[in-house]
Amino acid sequence: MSMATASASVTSPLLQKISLTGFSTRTRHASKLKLSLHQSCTFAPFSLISPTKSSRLKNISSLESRAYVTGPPIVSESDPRINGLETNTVGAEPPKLISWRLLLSLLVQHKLRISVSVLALVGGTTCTLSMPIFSGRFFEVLIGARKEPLWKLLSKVGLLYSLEPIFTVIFVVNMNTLWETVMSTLRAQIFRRVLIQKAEFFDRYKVGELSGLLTSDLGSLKDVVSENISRDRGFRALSEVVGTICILFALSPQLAPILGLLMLFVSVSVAIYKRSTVPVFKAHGMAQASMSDCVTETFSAIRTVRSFGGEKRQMLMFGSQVLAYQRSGMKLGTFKSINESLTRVAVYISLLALYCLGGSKVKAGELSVGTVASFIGYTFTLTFAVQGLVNTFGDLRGTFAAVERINSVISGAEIDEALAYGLEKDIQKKEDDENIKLFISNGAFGKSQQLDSHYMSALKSTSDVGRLAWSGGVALEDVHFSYPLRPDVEILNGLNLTLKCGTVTALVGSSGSGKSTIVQLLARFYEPTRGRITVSGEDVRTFDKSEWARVVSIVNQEPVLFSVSVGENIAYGLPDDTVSKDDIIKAAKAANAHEFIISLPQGYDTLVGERGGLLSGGQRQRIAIARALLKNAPILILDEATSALDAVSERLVQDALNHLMEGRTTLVIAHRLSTVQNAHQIALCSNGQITELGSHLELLARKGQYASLVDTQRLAFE
Ligand SMILES: Nc1ncnc2c1ncn2[C@@H]1O[C@H](COP(=O)(O)OP(=O)(O)OP(=O)(O)O)[C@@H](O)[C@H]1O
Repeated sequence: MSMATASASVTSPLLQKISLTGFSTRTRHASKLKLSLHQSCTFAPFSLISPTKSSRLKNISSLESRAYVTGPPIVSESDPRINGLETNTVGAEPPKLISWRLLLSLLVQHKLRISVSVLALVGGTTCTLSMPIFSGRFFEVLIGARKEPLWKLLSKVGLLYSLEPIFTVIFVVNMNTLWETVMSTLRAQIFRRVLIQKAEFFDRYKVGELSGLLTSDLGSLKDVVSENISRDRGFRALSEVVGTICILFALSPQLAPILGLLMLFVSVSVAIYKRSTVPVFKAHGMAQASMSDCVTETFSAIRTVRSFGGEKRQMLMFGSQVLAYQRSGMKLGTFKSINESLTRVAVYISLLALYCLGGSKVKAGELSVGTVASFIGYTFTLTFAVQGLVNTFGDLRGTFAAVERINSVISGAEIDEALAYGLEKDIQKKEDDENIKLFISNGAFGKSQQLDSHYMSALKSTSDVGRLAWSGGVALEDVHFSYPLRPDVEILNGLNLTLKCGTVTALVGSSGSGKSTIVQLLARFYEPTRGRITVSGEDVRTFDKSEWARVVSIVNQEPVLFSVSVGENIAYGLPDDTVSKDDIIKAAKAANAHEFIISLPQGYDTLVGERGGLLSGGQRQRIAIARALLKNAPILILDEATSALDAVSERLVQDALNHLMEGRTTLVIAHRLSTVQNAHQIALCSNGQITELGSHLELLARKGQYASLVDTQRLAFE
């Protein structure tokens, strides 16, 4: 499709949507993009636009829409999602990912477990709180103040003692199972949500921060239940505090207000003091962490330490960490003993008050000995339960902070919709897979995570992209691009380049000229801020990113392998399919990798270590090429693929690459110009544009920038 035809057509709602969501937060481009919208509108006479479309355009322009792509309408009807999105999200805070509503809706999916847990909690607490009453009766029977046979009383006590642990097990098991299930769903959904973020999200946050969200922050939410289902914590503590106070009032309305209040006051004060010492415990944990960091750093960099004779320095550093740990440990010991004593002080004060008040009432004949004995039991129950409750509330503060962290990182971040929809579609195909079920959005996560079938239907059919990529070239048309984190620096500025179908294009240029950026755009890690990329003339944004990923293979200078076996790494070329061992071997042979793989201790089953660290650079490279061969994608990008290798490895890898390039539309980036001379065309990237294009000889004859680059390298070589 020519640009002229494209410009004259009505802006596609889908592409409007893509640009709308893709750039909704970047007001810096507003004026530029508004102009583009204006252009697309002027090209499309309003008489041609249906009322729905014209109102949509109005809405979009009121939103400072960034519609910049013109082309034939891909969807002929209006897209309710686009309209809905406009009216619902303008100026509104993004909905929180983890909210009370979400937790509640996840919990209500387990009504039966909740009911059983509540009944078991009530049963267990009733048993616990009945025990002091029976202790009182026991004393009364012993001193003859009660006419109940001892065996009868003891059998009731025996029954209580048997039931309480049973109720506890039922409560703990049910609550634990229920919360683990909720947490797994939550964890999986958050993982998925992070996975579908735009590339700039991963530029913005460190890997450690993101893994912290899924491990320690979610762990803190998990602990709300798992750490609070034991006796003396959370739910049990709350029910015991409430129950004890009620019983105290029922047993002795005169004593209860004074004693109850006193016990509460003392226990709460002690508990609050103990909470205030939490930082001392944390500091000790941190001192331990720094000590272990020092050990890790020293031993992981042992060769560097040796080569600089840095042993003494490391010892000094470790010594200071050890002493800091020792000091914090001693401080912690003091606080621990104070805390322990204070708990006893709380019990002693309550008991003393009980003996004074209760004793005088017993003497005056206003209270039975049994009741005072029961009160002793309740003193212990209340003291420990109140402390547990205060601890639970203290922990909740940390949990709220953790949830807030997750929400602040994820809720406002823009998901990559073209990726999200493709993924959702793939997931739905595998609904029956147990591992995938966790990731399937259910009602609890709201519409935002559900497949929008209307949007999906607006994308091209899945078979198209492969056919187009095998039969036509890839073109970058007037591409402008700035990285989202550096919006003011335009890296590409009106770049045009066509990769002809089945041929090799080499991209050269000085460092920082934008070569890798072009790769990132071709891979669709980022989208152009203006202009478009096409395959066989079709805008690539009309394909979801899972489909696009299937037609593009990238082999980098530092290919990343996963810490699984060699065979599994090669099979990753087709992650969705079951790959036969024969196919893996065939790919490895074609990539010159088979020989070294079979010489490894476990052949294809040998683990490659973290990021492939147990293999050499050249071996990693050949496995990556085998992976790409297996993938069999029509578009191939080689980003400095051989520049880190020695001569022998380079030859082996280059042979493998030649094999891989056959018949594919290939873009090669290489610093060493000697490696790209045979390319069908060489493009020189400079100042964000292609300034020279032609074969090696043509460019040499032109005596331009390419020719001087070649001269510089020749001189350097000589
Ligand atoms: N993720 C990013 N965010 C912001 N700026 C970036 C990012 N990646 C690259 N850049 C900037 O974009 C410019 C072009 O970088 P690019 O990596 O595309 O150059 P290059 O031609 O591949 O360089 P080299 O040959 O040294 O690899 C550089 O100025 C770089 O600092």
